Amino acid sequence: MMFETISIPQVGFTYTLPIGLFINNEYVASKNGEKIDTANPSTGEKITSFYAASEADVDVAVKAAREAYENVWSITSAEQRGRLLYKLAELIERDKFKLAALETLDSGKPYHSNALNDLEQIIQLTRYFAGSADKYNKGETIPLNHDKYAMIFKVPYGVVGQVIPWNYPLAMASWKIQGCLAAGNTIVIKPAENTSISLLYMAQLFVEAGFPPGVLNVIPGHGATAGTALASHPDVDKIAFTGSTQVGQKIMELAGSNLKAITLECGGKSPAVVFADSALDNAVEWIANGIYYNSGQNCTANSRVYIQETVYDEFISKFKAYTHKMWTFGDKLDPFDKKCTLGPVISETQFKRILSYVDHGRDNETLKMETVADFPKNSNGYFIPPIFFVDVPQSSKLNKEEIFGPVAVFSKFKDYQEAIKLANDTTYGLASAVFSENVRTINHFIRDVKAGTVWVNSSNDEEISVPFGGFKMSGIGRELGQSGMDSYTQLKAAHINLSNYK
Ligand SMILES: NC(=O)C1=CN([C@@H]2O[C@H](COP(=O)(O)OP(=O)(O)OC[C@H]3O[C@@H](n4cnc5c(N)ncnc54)[C@H](O)[C@@H]3O)[C@@H](O)[C@H]2O)C=CC1
Ligand code: BAL
Repeated sequence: MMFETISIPQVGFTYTLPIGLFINNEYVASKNGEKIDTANPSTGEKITSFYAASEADVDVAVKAAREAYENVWSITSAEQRGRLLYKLAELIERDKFKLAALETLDSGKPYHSNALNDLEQIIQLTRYFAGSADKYNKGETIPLNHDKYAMIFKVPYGVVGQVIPWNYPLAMASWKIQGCLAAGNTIVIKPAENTSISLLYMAQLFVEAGFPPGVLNVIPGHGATAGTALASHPDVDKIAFTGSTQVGQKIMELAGSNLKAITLECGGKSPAVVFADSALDNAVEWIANGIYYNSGQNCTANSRVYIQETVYDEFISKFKAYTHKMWTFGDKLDPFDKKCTLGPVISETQFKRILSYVDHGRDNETLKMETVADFPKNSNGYFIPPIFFVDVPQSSKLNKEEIFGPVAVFSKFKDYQEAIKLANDTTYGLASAVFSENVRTINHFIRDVKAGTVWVNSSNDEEISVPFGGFKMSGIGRELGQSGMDSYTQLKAAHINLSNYK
């Protein structure tokens, strides 16, 4: 059976949910019959199980993508690729509530305040890349002399492998799939083990929109088997990954086997720096949202917050009051509850991992910890209240490692020189935020901070038309915007000689 019936009573939806690998526009069982269970993070209860791709299944999916590329997609016009993406955007919009609800069930993200936002972003970016398909600048001509010129083409790679994480299951898939298809590639994508069902469900919309078989293939599976097989496959031309820096490093090694092109979007320890002249209420709101939204499971979460010493106490007291008002499990411990803004974290593994940082900070480093709510009693869900640590020394593990949970870390600084030194004191370089009303301070910070994104008087405020990606160990390459097309094209140069055979 390739479909199961599941219901979400909170929103009144019933689904005929595909549980097979999506290859050549059909759902199929894995060759060895292995399945993965997926659970509801707010209760710990099993939702369903779906087939897990083996190495042999990855091979079948790559062959499907190769045939689709060579025989169909590479001769499909950019305008037609755009039309299909526009149709897809319509279908996603039609089904956005059902898709968002599935995302909430499987990942725990609050339906009203998170999952529906993700869907709005996905619809917007699908239209963006639909439009880009035929508007993207696909080349240039360089006159060399009277008789010679060169034509530079931006051509697709061919077959692209993609490996995505669980914090934004459909959004991370869409950040990768839509631009890649618009640029003319075919895809084999592996979702994360604990959040595969929403993408399997959305794959049906690609069929309905008219995408030919093999253009998009979705192969859920384990990282160590399916992920490794995809990243090392000799017929995959490019691999794009979002997830931990450790796995990013492995993917880079595996990709070396046939010198695949790579895009890596890895971890972060993104600083937010608050100067005394900033609009403090504004800073408090952006920073609390920047660490507690999606329960802190954001690669760009501002988990290090540096505050100028003269406003440090005031900032913390405002932060505490705002967090108390805004960030709540709601009354029912259910992310479908309208009042719920802080859902459970994704899994028991992540729950324990986050708590190990909290325990370490409080017990081993004897740091001062505060929270605005208790851990819920009588729940098997993975709920963690908003937590923050104050007066944290720069040497603390909490200031060095990615926690990936609702845990903020506050430290103070004296002046600009100290602030920028602290902000850059990290192996990561994904994002940063600065709060100030002084144009020179802002200008210096933009120039000096070593990060792929700088938010000025805001934080975690993504725009799909703006390139996104990291410096240092946060990654390689960019997604979104026209960079989201560049990442999926390579340059070909043709030297044209029109001289009289001299
Ligand atoms: N940058 C980001 O957005 C994310 C960062 N993380 C970080 O990673 C930490 C651990 O989370 P994990 O779920 O373990 O992340 P992960 O990096 O292991 O998982 C991300 C994806 O990589 C795949 N994967 C794992 N091992 C692989 C391998 N050897 N070859 C190919 N693919 C492989 C997984 O199946 C999943 O699809 C988190 O606490 C967080 O710090 C996790 C998810 C997203
Ligand atoms: N906010 C989407 C990027 C990420 O956190 O993985």
